[in-house]
Amino acid sequence: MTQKLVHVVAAVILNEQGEFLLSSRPEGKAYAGYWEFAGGKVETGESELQAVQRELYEELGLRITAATPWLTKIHHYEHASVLLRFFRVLPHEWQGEVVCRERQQYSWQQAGRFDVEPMLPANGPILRALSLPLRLRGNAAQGWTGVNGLGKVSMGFTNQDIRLLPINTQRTDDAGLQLQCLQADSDLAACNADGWWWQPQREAEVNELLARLHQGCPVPIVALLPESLQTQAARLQAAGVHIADTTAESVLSA
Ligand SMILES: Nc1nc2c([nH]c(=O)n2[C@H]2C[C@H](O)[C@@H](COP(=O)(O)OP(=O)(O)OP(=O)(O)O)O2)c(=O)[nH]1
Repeated sequence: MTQKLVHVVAAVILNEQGEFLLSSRPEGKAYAGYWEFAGGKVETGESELQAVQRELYEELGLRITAATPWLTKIHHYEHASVLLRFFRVLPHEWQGEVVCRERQQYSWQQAGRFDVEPMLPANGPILRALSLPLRLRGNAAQGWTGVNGLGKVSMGFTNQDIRLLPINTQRTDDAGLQLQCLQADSDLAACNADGWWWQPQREAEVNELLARLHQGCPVPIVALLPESLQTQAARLQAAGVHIADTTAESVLSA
């Protein structure tokens, strides 16, 4: 039997320093005192963006002008099964001073250096994903570098770290979502613990990925863009895809 999923949105609010905002769950809610990204259930007749805007105003007094869908996760709690849609909100996409309207606490956190706990159980992979720079440079032999909230970081992935993506799995959990998202080009997709790596060859594949991202993906997608597709970088980044600029041989060629 398919369990009904509660549709939830949550906002990853970023500031100019590259930090993101966490708040604690107020008394009276399941997992009271646990830390989360502000958000809540999408109400009937509301779009996801409207739900993000309403929740952020209700909970923290912030006005959201735009938000980009990023990762999607399914999590089964004892109180409910939730479909969590995380949105990235860039520094110029929100206004206001944080006000804790539900007597919760808030904290600006750096990717890779968290000092609040406990965290809602579904959020671990999301926090790890925040450490992955939006733009990576390098190649399979020398590894990858990029900038995140902690400054310049070196990822050091080699061909051995990156596994090819399995296909044809009929699953409705997170792995199922990932596969659904990338099935069409699965021979070109690869993965490691930090995200799905994907190597488009043609613009049509970029379009396909963008269409599939609407269905949601629970880990970041890193697109390895060949020279001929560099013009697609901005579109992909606007959709929350991380971009890796290859400077030498392909990561997937070994
Ligand atoms: N807001 C939020 N909810 C999360 C996150 N991670 C996570 O697993 N959840 C779960 C916890 C809850 O089961 C569900 C959100 O429901 P909620 O009860 O907070 O929603 P709400 O604010 O609309 O609450 P209410 O009006 O029904 O009291 O999603 C997160 O980062 N942010």
